[in-house]
Formats: sequence, structure tokens, C-alpha cells
Amino acid sequence: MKLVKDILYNVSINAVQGSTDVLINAVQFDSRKIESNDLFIAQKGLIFDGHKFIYNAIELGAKVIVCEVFPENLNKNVTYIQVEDSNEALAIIASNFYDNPSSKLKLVGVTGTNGKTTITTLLHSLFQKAGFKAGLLSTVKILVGDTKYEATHTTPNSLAINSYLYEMVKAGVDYCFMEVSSHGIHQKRTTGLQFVGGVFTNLTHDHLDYHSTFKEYRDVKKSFFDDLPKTAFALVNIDDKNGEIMLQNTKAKKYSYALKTMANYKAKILENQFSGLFLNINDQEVWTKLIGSFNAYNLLAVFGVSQLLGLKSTEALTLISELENVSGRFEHFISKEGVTAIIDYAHTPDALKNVLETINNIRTGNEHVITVVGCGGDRDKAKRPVMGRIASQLSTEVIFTSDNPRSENPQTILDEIEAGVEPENFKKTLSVLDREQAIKTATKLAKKGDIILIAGKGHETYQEVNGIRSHFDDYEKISQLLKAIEG
Ligand SMILES: CC(=O)N[C@H]1[C@@H](OP(=O)(O)OP(=O)(O)OC[C@H]2O[C@@H](n3ccc(=O)[nH]c3=O)[C@H](O)[C@@H]2O)O[C@H](CO)[C@@H](O)[C@@H]1O[C@H](C)C(=O)N[C@@H](C)C(=O)N[C@H](CCC(=O)O)C(=O)O
Ligand SMILES: Nc1ncnc2c1ncn2[C@@H]1O[C@H](COP(=O)(O)OP(=O)(O)OP(=O)(O)O)[C@@H](O)[C@H]1O
Ligand SMILES: N[C@H](CCC[C@H](N)C(=O)O)C(=O)O
Ligand SMILES: [Mg+2]
Repeated sequence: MKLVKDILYNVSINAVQGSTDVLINAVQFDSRKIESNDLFIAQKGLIFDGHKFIYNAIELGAKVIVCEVFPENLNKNVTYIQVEDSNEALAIIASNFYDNPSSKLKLVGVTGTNGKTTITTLLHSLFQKAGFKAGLLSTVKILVGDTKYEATHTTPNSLAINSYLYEMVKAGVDYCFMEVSSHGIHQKRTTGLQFVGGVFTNLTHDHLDYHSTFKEYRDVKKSFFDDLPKTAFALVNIDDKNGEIMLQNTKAKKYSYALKTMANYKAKILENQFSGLFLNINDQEVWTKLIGSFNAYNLLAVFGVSQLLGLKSTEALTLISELENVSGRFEHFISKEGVTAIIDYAHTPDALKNVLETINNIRTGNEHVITVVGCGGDRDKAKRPVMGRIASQLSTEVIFTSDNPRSENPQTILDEIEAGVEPENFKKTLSVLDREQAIKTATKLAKKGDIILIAGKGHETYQEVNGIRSHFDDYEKISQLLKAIEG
């Protein structure tokens, strides 16, 4: 139970109707979850306007309503608080409700188009190995001490973030590593959090359905760095052409990492093989199990953060050499028949290009690279032809297939992917609507030595069609099928 007046600190309030000396049980932004004596915050969403549910919330027992516009008829037993921005109010109220947990541990946010899950997961594991208690908020999973929760978003809503951080504080967590998505920043899910540092990975084509232009997408990412305090660090990939921009208006201390230019944290790839990367990081050599030059960037970011948080460089490098691949990111195995299967979450043009270039660079002979890939429904349509073109340019054979069509017609998505294939590459491609059949086709095409890349779903264990998620796991499927070939 909390007194309303105690959780309004720092909220931009325009008007109050009723008493703020009211005790509330919980904060909710979904009217369907309201119980008696709760506080309901009405948010304007993309589908609904939460203000329409104020009466329902009161019927279910809400005693306090936070909204941008007062409803026409006010109930005298209810307190109404009019705020400038409901999303921001939710984030600040959530933080106050949970006693500002982000200030009680060291919170590091990682943003950028690709690499967030990899970097946060590696940092979590490195700090655990170094003897600290660490927390993780990522696309794949949420870890609060020893308890694991399922992740629904890359960056959860602000109420969930603060509740997880509160649990972490209770569990004695020292460091929390979290992914900060552009949707998260834009919807103010991270507002009011006290970060000790922020990391920028890279910025390439994604989410241009949500952010109408690339500049808008970039400026949303930049605003995360603009809002860091001067005590925090801002660590950016300076090889990325937007790295410098992220630092333009930040008050935080500026640091950089790079493979190609001068930087505070600098790496050189000495060897890049299927068995891993051999790197020189700030003049010290280290072997890692991770594969591909994009992972050299990820590992460098991990090293940089470890240094900025005070680990000794030799200890950090030793621990880096022990880090395991992140689930669904370049996960691979070789079947008895000698076919290599790679499962990777590449769902953007840049990620797909990086993964295929990595495969092409480290394959030893004329083995075929057979790619199975699709694009999500209800997501950025502009990336579909680009991914179709990249897959067909960099593979020997490509099978386009479904990847969470959601509410869209799966065939239309495939047509849009195929539209990007250049005429000379068309004969290499095939479209198989059903993902299981597509993977089966790849295994039939593959001969000893060949490489099958299954891209786009990584760790996901479902296929979403028209709001229904059915179990589907690329790793499980390909390992069953390749075993069938062995048998
Ligand atoms: C596009 C987007 O980000 N949508 C998010 C947004 O939903 P929305 O704006 O559509 O909300 P809405 O359904 O219109 O509802 C508006 C308000 O009315 C309330 N409501 C609604 C119905 C009702 O009966 N009662 C009620 O009170 C809702 O609780 C909400 O407060 O706010 C919701 C609540 O926080 C989120 O769950 C939802 O994420 C959807 C499911 C989603 O798919 N988001 C993806 C695109 C996303 O956020 N992705 C990013 C990046 C992914 C990456 O890593 O690349 C992520 O961080 O995961
Ligand atoms: N530093 C990087 N640069 C470019 N591509 C990368 C990088 N790291 C990983 N990738 C590619 O992007 C895919 C997604 O990586 P990861 O899950 O770490 O990114 P993310 O930023 O968390 O993505 P999401 O936005 O879905 O949360 C990987 O499977 C790999 O193909
Ligand atoms: N976080 C990303 C993941 C995309 C993964 C891909 N499998 C898809 O469903 O489009 C998104 O929600 O856009
Ligand atoms: Mg992620």
C-alpha cells in the first residue's frame, strides 16, 4: 500500500480533483487488471485510447485515475490527476511506487539495431562469473538473481521494468544489464530510470513502419544518450556512422569502441573461424568461442563496459574467453552426415548480410550455403525486398518461408521478399510457405559439407499466425530432420 501523494514526486501534473491522501494497492495501465483500491493510468495507445476505459476501471474498484484529459462525469469517491503525458507519468509513478529501484543497483542500457541481446547476455554472464550478482532484461529472457521470467518484449513496459528491478534489489543484485529498444524509448518505458551507463551498437534499417523515417529512428536512439546524467558513461561503436551523433548532446562521459578507427577500446581480428574468434583487444590477445566479425564488436563493447564498471582488464579478458554463444545467435552443429546447421536471429537486412558474409568468409571450400529465411508480418515492410536481395546474393540456394505472419497474408509477404531478388539470382530461390516444409527442403538439398542457415527466429519457440502462437523451434526442427538423414 502506498499513499498517492508519495508516488507523484517528479510527475508533471496539470490538475488534481479529489484527495491525494489516498492509499492505493497497485498501479495499473490495463483496465482489465484493475482490482479494488488500484490506481489506473489511461494511456493513448496505437489501437485503443485508455481514457475510454476509465469508467470500467472505476467499476472494478480503481480509486485513483491518472489521465491526460478528465472524463466528462467525475465520481466524487475517486481522485483524478491530470498529467501532461501519461506514458511519462506511468514511468515515474512506477519508479516511485517501487522505491526507485534503478538507483539502488548499477543499471546499464544497451541500444542499437543489432547486438543488444548478445551484449547484455554476455555482460550478465561475465559479471556473474566475476562473482557479482547480476540481472538481465532481454528479448530472450529476464533474469532476477536465480529466478527466470519469460520476456514478452525487448524492453518491457515501465511498470514491469520497475517491478523486476525492485525484485533484483531485494535479491541483492549489483548490476543489471538491459536492452533499450527504440519502441521502449519512444513510448517512455525507460523514462526516469537511473542508468550508470549506455551503450550504442549500430544503426541500420529496421522498424521504419513505426518510426516514419530513418532520421526519426536515429533521433529516438539519440534521445536515450541525451538523457543520461553526467555521472554516467556513454560508450559507442565509433565505426558506425551514427556513433558520433549519439554523443553529440550527451552530458555523460564519452567513450568509444572500434575495429577500424581510433577508440578507447580497440580490437583487431587475428583469426575468424568456425571454432571462434582470436582477437587483439587493447594490445592483449584473447580466444573466444563467438563467431563472426560482428561478434568482435559485441565482445569489444562487453570489454569496454567491464572496464568502465571497474573490472581489471586481465580478469575481463580471461572471463571473455570463457563466454558461451547466446541462444539463437549463430547457434550451430554439424550432423553425422557432415552438414552444418546454423540457427540465427538475423531479422534485419544488416544482420542477415553480416551472418551470410561471416559464413562465406569462414567456409573452406565450395560448399553450398542454403538459406531459409522469411520476414515478420505487421512489421517494417520495406526490409522485405532488401532481405530477399541479400539472401539471394550471398547464398547458393535460398528458400523463402514464413516467419510470424501475424495478421498478414503469408503469401503476400513472400511475394514482397521475392520482389527484391535480382533476375540473375532468381533461379537460386524457392518459396515454401510452410516453415517446416521449407526446412525439410533445405535438408534434402544439402550434401556433405554444405551449410544450412535458418535465419530470423533464433531462440523463438513459436510461429504466430492471426494472433495464435503455435509451437515452432528452428533448432528443434533442424536437429530432428538432420538426425533423420543420419538414420
Ligand atoms: C507498437 C507497440 O509497441 N505497441 C505497444 C503498446 O500497445 P498499443 O499502443 O497498441 O496499446 P493499445 O492496445 O492501443 O492500448 C492502449 C492503452 O489502453 C489500455 N487498455 C486497452 C484495452 C482495454 O480493455 N483496457 C485498457 O486499459 C492498454 O493497457 C494501453 O495502456 O503498448 C502495449 C502496452 O505496453 C505494448 O504491449 C504494445 O506492444 C506490442 C504488443 C508490440 O508488439 N510491440 C513491439 C512492436 C515492440 O514493442 N517491440 C520492441 C522492439 C523489438 C526489437 O527488439 O526490435 C520491444 O521493445 O519489444
Ligand atoms: N553487433 C552486431 N552488428 C550487426 N549484426 C549483429 C550484431 N550482433 C548480432 N548481430 C546479428 O543480429 C542478430 C540479432 O542479434 P541480437 O539478438 O543480439 O540483437 P538485438 O539488438 O537484441 O535484436 P532485437 O532488436 O530483436 O532485440 C544476430 O542473430 C546476428 O545475426
Ligand atoms: N523484436 C523484433 C523481432 C523480430 C523477429 C522476427 N522473427 C519477427 O517475428 O518479425 C520485432 O518484434 O520486430
Ligand atoms: Mg534483443
